[in-house]
Amino acid sequence: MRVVILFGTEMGTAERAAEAVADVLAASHDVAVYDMSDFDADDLDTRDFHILVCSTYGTGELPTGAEPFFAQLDDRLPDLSGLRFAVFGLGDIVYDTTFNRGGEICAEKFTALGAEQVGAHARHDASSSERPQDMAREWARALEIPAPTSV
Ligand SMILES: Cc1cc2nc3c(=O)[nH]c(=O)nc-3n(C[C@H](O)[C@H](O)[C@H](O)COP(=O)(O)O)c2cc1C
Repeated sequence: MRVVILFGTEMGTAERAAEAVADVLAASHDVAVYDMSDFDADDLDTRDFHILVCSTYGTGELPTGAEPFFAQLDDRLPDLSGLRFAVFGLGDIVYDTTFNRGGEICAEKFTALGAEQVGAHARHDASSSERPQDMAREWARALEIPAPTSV
């Protein structure tokens, strides 16, 4: 099954985490990594497994790089039934009530369009001593990519 990793970042941390996930999964899958700011919502293919790697900015908002992609989804409201996805979110616990909202917003928007979230929802904390790439690698190793659905 093709794995499409979409990252949303402001300062590049989510991109590094996305590359770490790709490194792990490339051993067993056909993997493609895209910046959400370069990805058109029309290119979502429900046959692919999607991994959304997204940080949080403002007061619990999506990073600037992710906004155009989600604005397209809000405008076009594609039917994502059958699309399965997993989320690796990034944030910082010092933001307390908005901790990791970016990844959660990604999950909420995809789910509202009919997609199904699978696996553990990861929430990296920039205040922790764990490097995002290391956590991302460990998370990817435990992720069970579903078998393709028959069409
Ligand atoms: C101005 C600013 C606002 C932020 N707001 C939040 C927030 O509301 N919630 C949160 O969990 N993290 C927040 N963060 C932390 C970032 O999401 C975190 O540092 C993340 O690792 C950055 O990833 P990136 O480099 O891919 O953008 C904020 C960081 C900055 C600099």
